[in-house]
Order: sequence, then C-alpha cells, then structure tokens
Amino acid sequence: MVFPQLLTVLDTLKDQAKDAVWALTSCMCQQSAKVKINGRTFNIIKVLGEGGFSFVYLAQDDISGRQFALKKIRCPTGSDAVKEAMREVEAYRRFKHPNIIRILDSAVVQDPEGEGKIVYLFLPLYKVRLFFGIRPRKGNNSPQRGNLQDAINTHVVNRTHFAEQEMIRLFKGTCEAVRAMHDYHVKAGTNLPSNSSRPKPSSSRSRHEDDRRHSEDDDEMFPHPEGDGEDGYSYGSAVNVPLVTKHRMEDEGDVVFDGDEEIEHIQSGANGNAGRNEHVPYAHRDLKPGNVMIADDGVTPILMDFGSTIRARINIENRSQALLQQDIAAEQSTMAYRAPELFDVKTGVALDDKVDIWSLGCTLFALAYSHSPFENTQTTEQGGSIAMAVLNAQYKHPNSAYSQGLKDLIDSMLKVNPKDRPDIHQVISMTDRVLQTLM
Ligand SMILES: Nc1ncnc2c1ncn2[C@@H]1O[C@H](COP(=O)(O)OP(=O)(O)OP(=O)(O)O)[C@@H](O)[C@H]1O
Repeated sequence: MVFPQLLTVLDTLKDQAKDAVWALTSCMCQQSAKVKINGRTFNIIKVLGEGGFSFVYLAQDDISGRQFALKKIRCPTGSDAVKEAMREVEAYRRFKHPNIIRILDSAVVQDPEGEGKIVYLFLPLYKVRLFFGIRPRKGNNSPQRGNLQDAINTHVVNRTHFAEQEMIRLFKGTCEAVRAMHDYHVKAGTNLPSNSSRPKPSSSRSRHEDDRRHSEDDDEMFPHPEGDGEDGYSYGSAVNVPLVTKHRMEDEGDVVFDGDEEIEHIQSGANGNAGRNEHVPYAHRDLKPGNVMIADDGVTPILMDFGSTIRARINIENRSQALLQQDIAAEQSTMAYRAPELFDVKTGVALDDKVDIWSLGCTLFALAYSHSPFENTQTTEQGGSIAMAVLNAQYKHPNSAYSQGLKDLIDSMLKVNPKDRPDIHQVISMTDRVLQTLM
C-alpha cells in the first residue's frame, strides 16, 4: 500500500509549500496577506518561524492594530491532527507561570484551500530583532531577542559566547518553567485519563500521514474562542466565519485531551479527597534552546512549544507499549536533546519527568558550547549515530573558561540511568549554588 501513503506525504508537502509560497509572495510584494477568523481580519505581516507541522506568523488585528504571533497548524481531513493540535492548546492553557508562554486564544476553522481544518493559536508576540538571521553584536544596547538557539547562532557568527552568569540565569528561568510542569497538581478526586490510549504511530510516517488513518469524529472537541481577563484578546461575539465547530473548554483542569479516544470531565472531590491536591507531573518532552524565547526585556526566558507535552509517568508493561513510546519520542522529541531511555524503551520500567532533565543538560551544554553534546562528537564525526553517542553518554566538554561548577551541573543531568539524574528541584538548587559562586 505504497500509493495512499505517498499521496498523503505529497498532500502534506503541498500544504506546507502553499504556506511557504504565500508567506514569500506576501513578503516580496510588500502587501500583507489577510486571514479572517471569527469575523475578524488579521493582516499577516511576516513569517516568524516554521516548525515541523506549523508556521508561525506575525499577525495584526485589522481594527485594534494589536499584534500577535499566530501559529497556524494545518490538519488534513480524516486525521488526528486536530486532536494533536488541541492537546497542544490544552497544554498551553494548563501551565500558568511567568516563564511559560500563555495562550491568548485559539480557533479551529475550515481550511479554505482544502478539505482539512486549520487550528490557529494566538500567542503573545515576542520581538525578534534579526538582520539576515543574525542579531547585532553586543554592546549596541539592543537586548537579546529571539529564542536561545538564535542567541547561540549569533554567538557563533560573532565568535563570542555567553557570559556564565547570564547563561546560568537564562537556564534557571527555564528550569523554573519546567518545575511548574513537573510539579503540576490537580484537584483531588479527579479522574485522569491515561496516556496509553494514544494511537500507535509508525516511525516511518509523519504525524499527518499517520493521522489520515483515523476517522474524523471529534469536532465537538474544538474549543470556544476565548479571551483572557488579563489583557488577553477576545473575539467577542461576532461569528460569521467558517468556524466549523466549537466547544466550551472548562476552567483549567476540567477537560483533558490526553487520550485520543477520551475527553474526561474531571469531577472534583468525587472520591472523597476534596481539598487535597494530587501531583500529576507533566513532561515537556522537547526541551531545547529553540523552544525557549527570550522575552522583550532581553533577560527572561519563556518556555514554549507544547506540541510534545504529555503526562510524565508512563508505565511500560509490554513490548508494544515500549515501541509505541519509542515511536512517539522519535516523532516528537528532537534527537540531539532526547533522553537515552526514549531511544530504547525497556519493558517493565516507567518513563518519567527525568527525560526533561536530560534535555536540560543538553540545553545547558549547548548554551555553553554552541551545540548539543551529541552533535559534533567524535562518534558522530566518525560516522557513528547520535543514538549511539546518547546511549553511551559519549560527550566531552570543549576547553573553555566556564567554571567547574557549571561543568559538574551539566554532567549531573547527563546520566544514562534516569534514577541517577537530579530532579528539577535539585537542578535548581545546584544552579543557585553555581550562581552564588559567580557573584
Ligand atoms: N510568540 C512568539 N513570538 C515570536 N516568535 C515566535 C513565537 N512563537 C514561535 N515563534 C517563532 O516560531 C518558531 C516555531 O515555533 P514553534 O516551536 O512553536 O513551532 P513548532 O511547529 O512546534 O516547531 P518545532 O517543529 O520546532 O517543534 C520559533 O522557533 C520562533 O522562532
């Protein structure tokens, strides 16, 4: 059955190409493309970024002039892509923290150019000041902007590097965002769906390809466009656009989109534990410099991109569950930052939030030395795979002026056995200690 899969790949590529051409032509012709959502018109000023399954645009409300980052996720017909996108929306809503990006609004519309749907996420805009992809040299008073990967790239081009204190502060803010996820609590007595109902993707298929195999029956899961009280944006009541379906999302924690087959309405206090909070850790699962924005103040890191976020604790009881988790990780977590236990998922173990600690170790290493510890290693340069380097924790610190405390902190997170890694609280304490030695 090569042909249906091939057609699906071609369809996905065609969709991506359409977005790219649209973005390019609107840029070159100096005229702004427009998108109409819920009766409101938004001018698309430019492309801010492109991910595996989405484009992020700078969009401006025609009437108020207010600007947003508008993330557009194309969801082909007959797929689970909408559910996946809604899971991302739900994750954005779930975590409220100064170092975590908040979602202002979301909408699901019929794709005017195809049979599928489009999920739009309205996010606060973080300004990126780039000159052909390169931020200006330090010393010209322009604050750090873009994401941490942009900052790393700028350092590479300018042959500079982060000052240790600055780097540690950015890292600590990122860790505090991660702590909010690992420490997530829900009201007692809630019925939490399991992660295990997720359909089995194949590592040889893209998310969209795989999605096509599932029936489209989840329109009622779409969210109601919502404003947020604290200077968030609201569509108001005008609804004269192809907003295909909408669904009121309850307050935080009430509706969960974790299982593909289930939406569970959580009943607080149902088992008599009302008043106590239950610890339900979430893992980001794709921590890397490219997923941490630097806020407009130039110093506050903001964690974003919750497309891979999942409840952290997953018991692996049999081989098929192990392969499923391996496939999900292969599809959704960036290889050079992915924990070893996700490359080779073992039966009879539990995956947990320590996968993020490994990625934090890789992230801090990348801030210090411009690349993940498992890129540009002797193993990979000699043709060995990143996976082999990761599974053996094969890396070494390049020569640098960074403190031994910083190097020890990185090493503590890059332990092959997750149990040997510190938890996020310990990482933050260790980070504080390194910071103190620098002041
Ligand atoms: N709020 C924002 N303000 C400014 N730029 C943003 C914003 N959100 C995203 N971007 C830009 O768009 C890029 C892609 O965003 P994001 O990581 O959310 O997309 P994605 O499709 O999930 O990506 P990936 O495939 O890497 O996981 C970011 O790296 C960033 O450069």
